[in-house]
Amino acid sequence: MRILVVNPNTTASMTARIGAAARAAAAPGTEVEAVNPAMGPASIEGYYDEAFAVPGLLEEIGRGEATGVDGHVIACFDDTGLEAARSLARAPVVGIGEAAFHMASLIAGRFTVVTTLARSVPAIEHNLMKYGLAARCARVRAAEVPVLALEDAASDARRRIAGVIEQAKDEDGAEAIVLGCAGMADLAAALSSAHGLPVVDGVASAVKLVEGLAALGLRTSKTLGYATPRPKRYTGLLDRFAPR
Ligand SMILES: O=C(O)C[C@H]1NC(=O)NC1=O
Repeated sequence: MRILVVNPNTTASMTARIGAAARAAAAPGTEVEAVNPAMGPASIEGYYDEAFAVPGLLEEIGRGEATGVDGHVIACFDDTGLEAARSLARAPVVGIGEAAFHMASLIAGRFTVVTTLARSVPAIEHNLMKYGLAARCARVRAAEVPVLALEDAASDARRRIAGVIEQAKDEDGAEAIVLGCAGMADLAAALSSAHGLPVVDGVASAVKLVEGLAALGLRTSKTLGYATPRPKRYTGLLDRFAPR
């Protein structure tokens, strides 16, 4: 089985860490290819970055489809471009946010999401409502850690995340923690051990869900919302993205 993991931002070191986390979760027979677009934002922190990450993301999804991958993971916690990617793909496409929310819901009554910056919180709250899982989320908290600080071993990111986890336990009644950034993927096991509750990483969750979907032969439905885009002209810089 081959799974494409796309980091929609353009920071290669983050893509490498995401790929390592994905491979650590993958089953022995699963090959993981981790990529990021050549164009777009270095990190995604809010709606504006998210918008400009989508074209590059979709280009990578299209390449994966052309090589016949068995499934795709969108490795950005906002689930950047998820619906558009599903419209382009026939293989299943799973976002790490949606995956983590579902996995946390299977092991805990209520969970708290710990993400990077406060500006990223509303998009995550919107996704929880869109997915019908808002009732299971006690709160979405920000550790006030820029995404790329997670790439800097000298930053206080880990300490900040740990402090917010303790707040979530004390104040939210959180029975599990969901890590709200792909760049936190390699922290899940250590944080779970240090804080004494399940800590869910979306990268690993999405890999296992794609493996399951592919094993069951479940592919993206093309009947309505995710129907293949109708051929039409796109003008200017976006010409190459026009549905043919
Ligand atoms: O929204 C966030 O802060 C997290 C999100 N941004 C990013 O570049 N990769 C992510 O997982």
